[in-house]
Amino acid sequence: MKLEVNGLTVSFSIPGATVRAVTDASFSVRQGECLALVGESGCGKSVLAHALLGLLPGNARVSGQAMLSSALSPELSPELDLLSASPAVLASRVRGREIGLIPQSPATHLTPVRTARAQLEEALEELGSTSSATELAERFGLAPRDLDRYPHELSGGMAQRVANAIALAGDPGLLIADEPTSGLDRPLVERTMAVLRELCEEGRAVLVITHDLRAAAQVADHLAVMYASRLVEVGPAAELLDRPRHPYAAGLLAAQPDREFVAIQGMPPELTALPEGCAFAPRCAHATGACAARPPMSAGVSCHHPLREAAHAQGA
Ligand SMILES: Nc1ncnc2c1ncn2[C@@H]1O[C@H](COP(=O)(O)OP(=O)(O)OP(=O)(O)O)[C@@H](O)[C@H]1O
Ligand code: NI
Repeated sequence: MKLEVNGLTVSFSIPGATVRAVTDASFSVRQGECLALVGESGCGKSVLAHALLGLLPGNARVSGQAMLSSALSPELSPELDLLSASPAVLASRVRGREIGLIPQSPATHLTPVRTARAQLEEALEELGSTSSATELAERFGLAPRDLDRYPHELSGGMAQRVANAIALAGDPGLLIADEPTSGLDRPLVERTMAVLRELCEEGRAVLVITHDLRAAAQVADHLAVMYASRLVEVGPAAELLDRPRHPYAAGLLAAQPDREFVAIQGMPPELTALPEGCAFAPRCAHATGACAARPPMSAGVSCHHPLREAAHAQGA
């Protein structure tokens, strides 16, 4: 399984304006690997994930390529461009089977009138899975008796774990987890990240979207840092967490409670009015005149004055 995304761009038409939610995003995630996508609220992370699954509303315009290839069963699943695949192919072959999605705010995706178990069992049956609901739920630390609750009887954290289990029902080769630990306390965050790591080790590819850099550090091989619709730095997780090169990546790290805990000053730009040049320049202590022009992505960083040189050439 490998997903290779090139130039993914998504905009939404709204009355009187265009929202540029994702601009020219390129990255890849391979089997046995976890990529964490991080960035402030509203920068385009969920839209990026939804674009890959064909889940965007009608006012969205999508361009670029997202090639999915399944190394395990190439005969069943030759290379497929997710962005040009038909809605029918995405529904019947991709969602749930090739790619599992753990949606953000999972409680809103559960049907109110049926128990968590009924919904998980339905997913298992629909996808022809032999796993048991109890087994899947237990993997994420959900007690079997909690599966018999109705959605309104589930805490946010329980609903999160039900959604995590449902995403795995079809044993997908790629799992996209959009904030899979929201509402969970630290031990459950760690457990969830450990499960995601196991899923990688078992040979799946995992794309995890998170605000929680500490959680990302636990699971990710690679990190992609997104700012105002663009990826601004992509690289090996350990390196990026230790020595960020983009000033925004450095600021995001410094804002973590277990680090300096100093927020980045200012606000990100509106996605309806993105500047021509570097979108981070107005908040950047290092900005120069050069930042009025958009910095190209080079060796994993898109900045005219990265904080340090790349330790490795990209692709190494
Ligand atoms: N259907 C839509 N029409 C117009 N704008 C949209 C639509 N869907 C999303 N957006 C906008 O796209 C931008 C990116 O949203 P997205 O949900 O991807 O952010 P995010 O990075 O996932 O943030 P969070 O961390 O808060 O989940 C936001 O400004 C949002 O308002
Ligand atoms: Ni989101």
